[in-house]
Amino acid sequence: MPETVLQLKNANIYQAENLVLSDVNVELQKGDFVYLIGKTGSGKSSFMKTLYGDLELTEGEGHIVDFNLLGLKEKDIPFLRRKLGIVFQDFKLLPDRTINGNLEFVLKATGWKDKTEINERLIKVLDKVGMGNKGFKFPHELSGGEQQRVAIARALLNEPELILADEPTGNLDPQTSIEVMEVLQDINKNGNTILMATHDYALLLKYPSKTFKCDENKVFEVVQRKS
Ligand SMILES: Nc1ncnc2c1ncn2[C@@H]1O[C@H](COP(=O)(O)OP(=O)(O)OP(=O)(O)O)[C@@H](O)[C@H]1O
Repeated sequence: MPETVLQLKNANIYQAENLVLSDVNVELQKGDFVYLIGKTGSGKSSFMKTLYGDLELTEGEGHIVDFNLLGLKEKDIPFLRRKLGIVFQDFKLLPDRTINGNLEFVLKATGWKDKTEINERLIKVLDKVGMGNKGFKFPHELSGGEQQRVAIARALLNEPELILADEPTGNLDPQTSIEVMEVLQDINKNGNTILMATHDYALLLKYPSKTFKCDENKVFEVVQRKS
């Protein structure tokens, strides 16, 4: 039985009073790798922000993991985010502590207490992204691609039901983008569900997958033609 992790039905997405996307109908199943594409300003980030509770959904229906986005309360947002792994274009690592320190910070903030368990989890997620030997480094000592790998490791810490990646390769050169994409592909093959917003069409061609496009205030599925 497919398990739905995200469902938007007739959803309208606003930025202030402006309708950015109207009548959005999107569904993701567990294990999917789905792209969200579209030109600058077409609404990709607004779509993603709605999913992690940064923009309020006020019209239509929206369910993500086991949360109802319609009428989501401020106090429930941290609990929703614990079930999501969020990866941003600019990595958002804390500059004043090491990679291990960054990951430990998230675990402690989400209730982990046992030192041994924390250390085991850090090693496990860093290994998954090929950064097992870099935990002692500070973010500024890593390349952009390495920092993004760490950000992906951080997203994996609490075994998220869905990973939301908003332009994860946006700050990376083409070769590094491919390396980061390989990491995302690997974790998807290991069962993680991923929704990735991107405007990098080269990646779409190299790693074809189900794709939704934002255009003229609408979101629709596009079918990639094999050339
Ligand atoms: N805080 C805001 N207040 C009002 N309007 C906003 C705000 N943020 C974005 N918008 C508008 O909403 C529309 C969609 O923006 P959004 O950032 O979602 O697009 P995007 O597809 O993610 O673009 P990009 O690829 O440049 O990040 C744009 O017209 C933008 O000007």
